[in-house]
Amino acid sequence: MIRKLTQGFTPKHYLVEILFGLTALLGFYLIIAWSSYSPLDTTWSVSSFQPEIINKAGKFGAWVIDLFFVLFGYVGNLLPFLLLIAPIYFIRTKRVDSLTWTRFSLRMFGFILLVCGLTTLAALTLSNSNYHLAGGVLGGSIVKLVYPSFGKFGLLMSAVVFSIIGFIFCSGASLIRLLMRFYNWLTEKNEESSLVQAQNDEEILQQEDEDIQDWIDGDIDRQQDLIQSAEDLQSHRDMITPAHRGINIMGLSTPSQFTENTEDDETPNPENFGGYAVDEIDNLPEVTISSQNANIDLPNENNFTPMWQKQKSLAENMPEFLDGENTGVVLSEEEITRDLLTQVHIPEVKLTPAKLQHPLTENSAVTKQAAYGMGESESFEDDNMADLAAQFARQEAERERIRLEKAQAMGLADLPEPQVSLQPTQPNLFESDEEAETEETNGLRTISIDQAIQLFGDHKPLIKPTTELPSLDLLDKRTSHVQEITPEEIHETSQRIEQQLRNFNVKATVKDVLVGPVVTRYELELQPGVKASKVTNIDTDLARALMFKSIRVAETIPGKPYIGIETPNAYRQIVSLREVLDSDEFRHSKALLPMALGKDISGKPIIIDLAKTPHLLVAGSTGSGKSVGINTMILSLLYKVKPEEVKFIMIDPKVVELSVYNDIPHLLTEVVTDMKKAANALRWCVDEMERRYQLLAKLRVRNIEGFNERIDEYRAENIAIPDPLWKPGDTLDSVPPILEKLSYIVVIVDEFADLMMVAGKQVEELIARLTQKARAVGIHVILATQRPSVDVITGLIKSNIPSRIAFTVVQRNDSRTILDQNGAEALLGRGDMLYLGNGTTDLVRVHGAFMSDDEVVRVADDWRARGKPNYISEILESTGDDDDDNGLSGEGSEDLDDLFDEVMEFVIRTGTTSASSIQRRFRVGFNRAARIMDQLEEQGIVSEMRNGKREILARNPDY
Ligand SMILES: Nc1ncnc2c1ncn2[C@@H]1O[C@H](COP(=O)(O)OP(=O)(O)OP(=O)(O)O)[C@@H](O)[C@H]1O
Repeated sequence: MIRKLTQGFTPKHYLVEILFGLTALLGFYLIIAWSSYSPLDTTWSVSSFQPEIINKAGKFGAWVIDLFFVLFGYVGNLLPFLLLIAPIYFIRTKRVDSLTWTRFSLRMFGFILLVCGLTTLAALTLSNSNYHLAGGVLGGSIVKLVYPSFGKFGLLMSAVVFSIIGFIFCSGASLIRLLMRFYNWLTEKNEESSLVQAQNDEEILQQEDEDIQDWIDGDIDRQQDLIQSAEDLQSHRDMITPAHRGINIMGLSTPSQFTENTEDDETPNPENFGGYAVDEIDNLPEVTISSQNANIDLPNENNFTPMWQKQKSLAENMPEFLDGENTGVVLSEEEITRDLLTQVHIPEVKLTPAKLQHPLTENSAVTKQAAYGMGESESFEDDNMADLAAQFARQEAERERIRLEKAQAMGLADLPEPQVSLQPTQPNLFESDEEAETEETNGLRTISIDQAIQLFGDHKPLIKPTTELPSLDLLDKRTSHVQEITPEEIHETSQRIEQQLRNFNVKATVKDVLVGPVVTRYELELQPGVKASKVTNIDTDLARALMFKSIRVAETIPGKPYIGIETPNAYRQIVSLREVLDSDEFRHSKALLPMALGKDISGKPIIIDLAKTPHLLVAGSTGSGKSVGINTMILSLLYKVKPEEVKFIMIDPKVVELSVYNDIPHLLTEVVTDMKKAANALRWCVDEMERRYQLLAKLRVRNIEGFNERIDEYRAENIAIPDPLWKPGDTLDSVPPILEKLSYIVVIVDEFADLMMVAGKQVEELIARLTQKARAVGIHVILATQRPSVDVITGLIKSNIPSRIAFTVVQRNDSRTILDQNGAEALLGRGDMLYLGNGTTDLVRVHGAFMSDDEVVRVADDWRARGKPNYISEILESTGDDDDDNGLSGEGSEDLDDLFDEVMEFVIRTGTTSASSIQRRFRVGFNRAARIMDQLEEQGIVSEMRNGKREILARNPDY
């Protein structure tokens, strides 16, 4: 017998059993680790700042369980149990004996198949959390690999099939046999339970019959009663429904019912009901109610049981509603009756909207109380309201005082209170009849707009400043908060970024972190062979996984072999214009036309030179901060460059954006709001460009800087150069005017799309000509648009404007239209921009400087106080080049300019034949003047050009 038992126990057998036993032990250990798993422990995928390990199975257990979760997602939960159960099963069923390498491999293969199938199913069907994939790295990778070829349905089917095949292989069970067993088990269970039920019913009925029989046999006198009992019993059994039992359980059966029952002699004693005992209800204690209406007459004191007495248990359960001492409220009997009838008393709580909630204390108890208008919070709120009211009253009084002072200064003493009144009974305050009349007509005090602006606006009388350029005091100081990001937070985010990238199959390590005013940049080193574009392609998934509004991936960081992942800071600093203009970078800038943009992500001021840019395209969706950006650029120039050095032509279809600059001495013409005139202004710029080129050619210099230097040199030698383009007759003077230095001209178009809409092709050509050639003669163009589409920013325009600024845009396409690369769609708005410099493909992320409208007005006022502009009216005049308004009209004169007759008369009368004199006399552009001269030549009025001169051939104006 002993021999037989030990027959099969070979060393191999022992070894396998020991191995299986150890595996089961490991499984048990891992179940402990699994049950005490904490995401706060430092494990394979988590680096926690917490030094102690929470897991009951220690660091190793936590580590292995975490590995399971990362690799297999939810399926990882099963593994510890499998490790325990499978070896035990094998040992117990003695399958160890028949285990060969082939079988073992087959089972392992089946197991792997099963895990692959299950993880794929989990990845497809369960929702992925932010920290790990539902199907783990395994499921995620399978889905990523196979999804493109099979699609969701195919993958789902395959996963199910693989799971089933895997299960059959690894368990060695036949699926059909399993299903059959399951079916049998189900049906057997049902049959068993119905059999048992039937048996029970039968026994109960038998017992009842026996009882009744006993009663019949035992006492003949009580026979009638027993029969009655049996009937009652039957009806009572029918009556005892779950609903009835429910009432009894709750102890809410009405006492009155029992009162009636006890009075009724014929009712059998409940104890006689055998197995159907009914809950006994205790006698109800008297409830004393302090009531204002204690002496209320009850309908019938004898047979009427008051409702509050009937509801004993309810009354006991809710003493606070009955006890006047507790609640401080004395309820009348009627009120109590009403309350009890409704059974549930809902205290009335009035919700008062929480005013003045401090955002930082939003969750604090005080605020919560304030939200309900209760307790301390009321006084808290009241105090705040009182403070605010007092503050408001003080401000109003101060405003009123200033207003009256201004009114007195303007001779409008005794200004009535209020200005706009519903009662038309104002005293006559106006001295002149005219003013009085105005007042009578509408009952309101009428003053001019200028007076109104002066009275209510923030305008002070313009006093000429003593400084050469505006003072920085005109700009508000804004205190910038220091970023409160702890090293732990940075460390934690770095870990999360690395982990999430690993989930997307990108291995990278954070090497450097840069905390800026608005974003933080994590600089990562990619594993060799990994393309940066791989990270760019998953930026939105990464942002979602990392729970950031958006992230931007900088594929290159100049001077570093890393990529950058820029994440928004929890608190966003505002970059004030004053601090940027106050920086050394701006103060000591050598740029000819320095323009501050803001700060880069490391907080360094970014200053660009428009003279080198040389033109700029600014685009971004509405509300992204373009107008503030344009104002920043203009104010930078106004802080650095005098009107002699730079002149502006501002085109503002939105009317309100740039009109604040009207009348500053830098303007060549008032801010253009009419788009037809804007096209004329562009045409004037082209003519001016041509004129300047002629000048440069005459002085044999290549650009405006050379020209101005030459003038300076001549000045230093006390030499004056006469205008080489001047012809006798151009001016009333007999000698040519002295050449002056040329000022730079900056053309700013705030909404370029509107201009394109009015005169698309022409404007496009004019812009193209300017941007191609105007740089050398000091004319620079800044185009802004909120419509970054290809019909506005055309290829022709783009190819000539290499410097671009993109504010946030809605979609990637827009970003590509502006910058020729992605990125602007991931910006955060409110002045967050990407700057693409001339001749580079590297984008610089800049957080735009901010200034309020008031600050802009103050700087513009400062310049208005310094001098008046010298507007050139011909800038806005039509040259007749427009297709729809080309100035050609009249029968037989299709080819002649509108001004032909006048020019002919002028030429014959004065003997002047130079185009520039016609330009000046008739305030037309150079092109138009030259064309009229050509027409005069064609008509035989002047000769062709000989040695730069024309002769007058006809002296008769009627010719
Ligand atoms: N640099 C900045 N810093 C902070 N906030 C800013 C900044 N720039 C703009 N903003 C905020 O964004 C708002 C919108 O800016 P802005 O009016 O310049 O946008 P826009 O692109 O010109 O819009 P639209 O095209 O509709 O005129 C501003 O009122 C301001 O509150």
